[in-house]
Amino acid sequence: MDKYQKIPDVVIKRLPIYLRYLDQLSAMDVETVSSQQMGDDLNLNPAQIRKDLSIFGDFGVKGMGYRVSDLSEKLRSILGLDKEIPIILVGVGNLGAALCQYNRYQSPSTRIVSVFDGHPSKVGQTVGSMVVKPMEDMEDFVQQNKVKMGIITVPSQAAQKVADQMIESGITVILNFAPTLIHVPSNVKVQNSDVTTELQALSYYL
Ligand SMILES: NC(=O)c1ccc[n+]([C@@H]2O[C@H](COP(=O)([O-])OP(=O)(O)OC[C@H]3O[C@@H](n4cnc5c(N)ncnc54)[C@H](O)[C@@H]3O)[C@@H](O)[C@H]2O)c1
Repeated sequence: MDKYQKIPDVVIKRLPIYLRYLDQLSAMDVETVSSQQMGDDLNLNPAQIRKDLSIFGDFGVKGMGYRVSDLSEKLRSILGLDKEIPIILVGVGNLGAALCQYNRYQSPSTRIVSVFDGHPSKVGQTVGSMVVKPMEDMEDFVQQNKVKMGIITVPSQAAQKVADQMIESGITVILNFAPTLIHVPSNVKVQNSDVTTELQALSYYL
């Protein structure tokens, strides 16, 4: 995986989009697809798609395009989705609970396996198929289950503390839904998901 580590984030972010599209094609029994067709359907530049995919090897067949099954298998392997990735979530409020319930329909490779909350009234409740655990149990759970990915769905003012606790436990990749910047060491990757800033950016097009 080392050789992929210098790939720009923007390229990495497009790979799951390609993968979801290929899964849709596969469900329709489509066997091959050209970069032109991919570009039309995904509203992306075909040359950009070819360039993105060529970073990982040459899987296009001249005059035929890409084999859907080969390309999706390759993308799954590049993204590490060919194995199960256990995820923990901290903050089982409105958003946290919704994500847990949605997660049941997600691919088995990225699955929330345990949820934690700091409020006694939440501990012991069931969300999806999981029982909410107290924060004190997080570190042992993360270490015993070799969990590396965590989701933060606590209020902004608690996000940094929760991130620190996650990192201390062994988490190295964080998806942060709290609308605040969290500071992490250089070996930890954070992705922020902020609906408000997305809406603000979209308002430009009105
Ligand atoms: N609700 C939304 O639609 C939405 C959308 C986008 C982003 N967000 C953001 O997601 C976060 C959660 O939103 P929400 O509406 O679910 O909030 P919420 O108040 O319903 O839930 C927050 C949960 O975090 C827990 N918590 C608080 N401090 C904690 C700590 N130190 N350790 C562990 N658990 C702690 C609380 O007990 C609670 O269960 C917020 O930062 C919010 O801004 C929410």
